[in-house]
Amino acid sequence: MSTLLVAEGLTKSYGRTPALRGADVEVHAGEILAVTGASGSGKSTLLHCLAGIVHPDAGAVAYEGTRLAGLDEERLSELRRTDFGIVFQFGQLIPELSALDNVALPLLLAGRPRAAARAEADAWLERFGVRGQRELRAGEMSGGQAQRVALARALVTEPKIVFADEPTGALDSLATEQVLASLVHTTRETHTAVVLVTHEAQVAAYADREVRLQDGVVQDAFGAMPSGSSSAASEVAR
Ligand SMILES: Nc1ncnc2c1ncn2[C@@H]1O[C@H](COP(=O)(O)OP(=O)(O)OP(=O)(O)O)[C@@H](O)[C@H]1O
Repeated sequence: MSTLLVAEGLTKSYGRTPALRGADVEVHAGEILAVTGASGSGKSTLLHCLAGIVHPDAGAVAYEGTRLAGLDEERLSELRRTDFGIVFQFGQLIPELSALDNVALPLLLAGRPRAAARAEADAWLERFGVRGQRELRAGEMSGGQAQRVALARALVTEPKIVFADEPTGALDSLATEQVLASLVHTTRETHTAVVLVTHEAQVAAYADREVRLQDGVVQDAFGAMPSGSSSAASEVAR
């Protein structure tokens, strides 16, 4: 299993509040990694650092061997458009657009002709079991349907890694199961890695591996650790 993303020694404070205090984590290609921990333990900050949205005060994040800190903003946004997908607790669909147009949008922005973008978006809605809702806007769907549309939108560009921050945090347990089942099924098919921030054991149970944060530091890692990972970590340290 190859290493996709390596973060080492991440520290980040907001004013005097420390959010991360030397967090290390690796993400391997195709795996589902849960990041768990109590409220305020630094989960969202870690996710944002991994996705290059927040710059750590110290430490480094490397994606496929390239340090994010060494990239200019243009290259970083390109990476976020092509290789990364991002989903938040509230999917943040564009309320004026239908489900179909929300999912087609990243493809249109990437220059795909409209008909092709809509056809691909349609297939992704089907994968997530929400093709029947294709003409609906966010306000006309259930929370679980809207999150499945948001996941389809995050995956339509076929990123290598999806960052999901409490993607089921606002859903009841049945909708949570449906959203996670479709996320797991789809990302297994496409071999997409998922970093899943959650404070719920029900959600973490879907992951291949779990890292637990406490006060901004990774406490434990559960699940299989592939061999050869330490060499990748030491590369970032250089
Ligand atoms: N933009 C910000 N400005 C100031 N403080 C912040 C900011 N973002 C996070 N913090 C603080 O940093 C610490 C870690 O926050 P973070 O959101 O990363 O934790 P979390 O584990 O994701 O929490 P939760 O589960 O409640 O979302 C907390 O003390 C939080 O109050």
